[in-house]
This record gives sequence, C-alpha cells and structure tokens, in this order.
Amino acid sequence: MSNRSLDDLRREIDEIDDAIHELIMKRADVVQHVAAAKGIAERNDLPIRPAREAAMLRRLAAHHRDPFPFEALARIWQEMIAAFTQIQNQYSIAVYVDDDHQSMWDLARDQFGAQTPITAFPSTREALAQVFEGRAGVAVLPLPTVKNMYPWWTALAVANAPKVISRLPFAGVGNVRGTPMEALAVASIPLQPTGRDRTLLVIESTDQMSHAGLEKILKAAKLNAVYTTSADVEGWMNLVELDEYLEADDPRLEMLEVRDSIQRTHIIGHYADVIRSQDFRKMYKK
Ligand SMILES: O=C(O)C(=O)C[C@]1(C(=O)O)C=C[C@@H](O)C=C1
Repeated sequence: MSNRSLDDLRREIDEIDDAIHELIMKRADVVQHVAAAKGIAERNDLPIRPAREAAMLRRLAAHHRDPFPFEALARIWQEMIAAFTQIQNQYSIAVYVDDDHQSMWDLARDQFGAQTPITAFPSTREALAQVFEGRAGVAVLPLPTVKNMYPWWTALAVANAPKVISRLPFAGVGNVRGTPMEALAVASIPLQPTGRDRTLLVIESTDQMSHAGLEKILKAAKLNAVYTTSADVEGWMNLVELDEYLEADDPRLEMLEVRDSIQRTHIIGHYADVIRSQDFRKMYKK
C-alpha cells in the first residue's frame, strides 16, 4: 500500500480525470469527422454501427485488468458511444414494456444511453410500427420465444423492412426492473460481420414444419440452427437462428429454396454474438 497522503492521492485522481475529460472531448472531434465520412447528415442516417461497437468492446475486454469490473467499463463505453451517436444525428427509441416486460426499458436505456429519448409502447406491434414509419430510429423488443403473444419478427420478412441489428444486453446483465430478460434491437442501418455473429433467417413453408424436420433441411444445406420457433401468420413462418453471418447471396439459401416445402427465405437481421460474464472473465483473466 502507498504511504502517500490522501491529498496527494486525490491530486493524482484529479489529473487522471482531467486527462480522461480531455480525451473524451478529443474523441468527440474525431467522431464528428467519422460522421462526415459516413455521410450521416446528407442522408439523415442512423449513425449506430453495432459491429464496430462489438469489436471495440471485445478488444477492451481482452486488455482489461482487475479490480475494475469489466461490466462497469462496458456500461461507461455504451453510455459514451450512445452520446457519440447522438452528436452525429439525433434519434429516439421505441421500447415494448408491459407488466411482464419491465426490464425492456432498462435494457434500452443501458444500451442507447440516459440522454436518448425512449418511449414505451404496450405492444410489440406498436413499438415496431414506430421504426417502420420513421418515428423512432430503433425498436427494442423481446427475444422471440414460443410464448410471445404476437410473433413480431414475422413483420420483418418483407422487402426493405428494418432488420434486427443487435442483442441486448451486449456485455453483462445489470440491475433491471422485474425479471431479467434479453431483447433484440431493430433498425434500418448497414450491417457488417464481426467474426462472431448470428443470423436470423425466416423460412416460409407451405405446411407446418417440425423443429427436427427444419434442422434436417438446414443441415443438408450445411447450416447450423441454434434456435428455431414457428408462427402461423397467413402461412407458416419459421424463425431460425444460425451461428454465423449468412450473406443474402449465399448459395446455401438456394439449396433451401429449391425444396417443395419451402416457399421463400428472408434474412431478417444479424447481430454480433454477445459477451457473457463468463466470457469476459475468461478473456481478461491472466
Ligand atoms: O465508428 C463509427 O462509425 C462511429 O460512428 C463512431 C462510434 C464511436 O463512438 O466509436 C459511434 C457510433 C457507432 O455505433 C460506432 C462507433
């Protein structure tokens, strides 16, 4: 332990804080150039780039040291990046919240920042409509499960629809109201692979397909499903999560579409695989 006086130690903390503050202001100047390079203002685009954010947080996790918790560092970065997106172009969030999904609000706020306007909607349909109609930049919706009242993901299986862009929480579960849950964010932005990604694929079929049947067809096309769920919405829609970043022109999709039982396939989004607590502990434990 150091034998320096409290005043001396606090002077050093002030110097560190000044350096951090100065660097954040310097970072803001650079981000404004990034916004110009991306043409955000000309096209009135949403500045969020989840692949870049995932790469940044994974890089920090790999360099992290105790005792400062990585989960707290990730929260600071997410708050900071949220502010850096807002200085590029302003946008708001539409989040689905009801009595059983209180934590959705907390997930949205942790990811998109305390200064970003968030509005709660009592149905996934209404929250999603905000993004379809351009009234919100991002919708935050519960992870699809068989229990969802309305399979909101089926609405994304149309041309030019917004896409799933990320899964929340990205880096560690924090305190939330109600039951901790996971969510997906939906928006219209360019997506990119990060090296560790998931793809959400909707397969429209003529008849109801069993999970085993779907998996067999996917396996024959050399695709690995990690999750599947189905919905009967004017025909059968099957949601499949793949453990890779599948491009729209991947020939394996044609292998699915030639089957008589399959009518169409739609990639409804991609997201960078989240960093779970056990992962980042492994990542930085020497
Ligand atoms: O790299 C970009 O495209 C940026 O806009 C910069 C930045 C950042 O602050 O680092 C901000 C928003 C994006 O979601 C990702 C990164």
